[in-house]
Amino acid sequence: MPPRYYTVTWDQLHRDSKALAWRLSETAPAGGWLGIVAITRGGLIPAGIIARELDCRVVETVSVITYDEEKRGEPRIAKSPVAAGDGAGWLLLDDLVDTGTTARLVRGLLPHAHFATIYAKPAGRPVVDEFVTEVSQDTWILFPWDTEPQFIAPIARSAPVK
Ligand SMILES: O=P(O)(O)OC[C@H]1O[C@H](OP(=O)(O)OP(=O)(O)O)[C@H](O)[C@@H]1O
Ligand SMILES: O=c1[nH]c(=O)c2nc[nH]c2[nH]1
Ligand SMILES: [Mg+2]
Repeated sequence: MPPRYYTVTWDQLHRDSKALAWRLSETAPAGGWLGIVAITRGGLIPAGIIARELDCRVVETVSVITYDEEKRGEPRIAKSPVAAGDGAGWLLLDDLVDTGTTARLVRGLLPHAHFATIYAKPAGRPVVDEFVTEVSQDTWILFPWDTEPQFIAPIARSAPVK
């Protein structure tokens, strides 16, 4: 298990997704993106926010199953992005790139798509065209849909007093 966690709140995810949308509005081809391909499930919420910001009504999905909670397995395509052709003119979105396993598989399906993620770790960074925030490889990102607020003991009771 990675020793560090980076907790992302709904508010932060919304802000980071909008930051990516600003950049993507500048890199869009003339006439805008033909559509967005969301890598489900993690890419769905960023894709919804970015589709709204870019006024994009065409949203396709590709479903890749790589992880069972924090355990990585062989990536499996559960649904192909049939509407997106080879990806030319399309925006491909995921919540994060970690080892790059999922990203490399989807790049093979949509070699000409513009690939963007909200978060990136160093090993996956070269596989994407754009991202907003980098975290270290040994950090596990905790997304708001995987967490809920809970009681945390006061510092005085959880750390030894010096
Ligand atoms: O760069 P990688 O090492 O491949 O990891 C990144 C992928 O892992 C997670 O998906 P996951 O397989 O957990 O499925 P989910 O999106 O349905 O949660 C995440 O949403 C990325 O798609
Ligand atoms: O919720 C997640 N956080 C991560 O850091 C990660 N890396 C791969 N898959 C992941 N899922
Ligand atoms: Mg995913």
